[in-house]
Amino acid sequence: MYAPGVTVLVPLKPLAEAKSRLRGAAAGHEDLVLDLARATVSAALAADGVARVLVVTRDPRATAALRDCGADVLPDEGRDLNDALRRAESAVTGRGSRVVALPADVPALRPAELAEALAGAGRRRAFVPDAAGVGTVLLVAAPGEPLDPRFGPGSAAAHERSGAVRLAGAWPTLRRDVDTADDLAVVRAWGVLRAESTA
Ligand SMILES: Nc1nc2c(ncn2[C@@H]2O[C@H](COP(=O)(O)OP(=O)(O)OP(=O)(O)O)[C@@H](O)[C@H]2O)c(=O)[nH]1
Ligand SMILES: C=C(OP(=O)(O)O)C(=O)O
Repeated sequence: MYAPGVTVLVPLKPLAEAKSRLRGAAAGHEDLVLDLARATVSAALAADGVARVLVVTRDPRATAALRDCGADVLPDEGRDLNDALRRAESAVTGRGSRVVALPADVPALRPAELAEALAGAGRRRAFVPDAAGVGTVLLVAAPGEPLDPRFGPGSAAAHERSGAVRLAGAWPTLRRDVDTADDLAVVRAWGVLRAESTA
């Protein structure tokens, strides 16, 4: 079992700005972004080994809705994604604590896959690439060590270059982040988000 007490940091841009590549894929863009985040947060909260989900956002509607899902919310004062994660990390870390970062766009996530990935990391700093092998869907800090996030274009390679261990599990629902209309079609075909904003 993964060490208890893991805090999952979930960064989320303001709903109107987030997921710009999905604009037009659903009638209500902000509703869609929020539904992706809700599903992601709910799955993370249900995973073994997760003590807390901390959403990092400055969006008031997302703050209220994700608190209702059971997440804590930290106001985002970062300059960019990695800066937001570093600030959140420094706000929560203390002796024995451990953080991981999960983007707010993995709505198909099965809690067991996240739990397996956390267990697979063991005590190492580790990451899980997205389905294409280019981006990153999970970054796990080593206990007591910095997360050192390198999210952005080509982040899988950047995380590997920075010494994080690439985790090799199949984890199809963890690896399926929703960046494009094609990704959205994949998760809808799996039965995710069907009755919500994507109709
Ligand atoms: N708090 C915070 N979250 C961010 C920031 N930039 C990106 N994110 C979130 O980080 C996650 C991964 O980012 P992307 O997959 O690139 O999502 P995005 O930037 O919303 O989408 P695109 O506009 O299509 O690139 C998403 O949950 C984003 O909302 C930021 O500056 N602050
Ligand atoms: C910011 C990232 O997200 P994506 O590549 O999915 O846009 C990343 O994977 O580092």
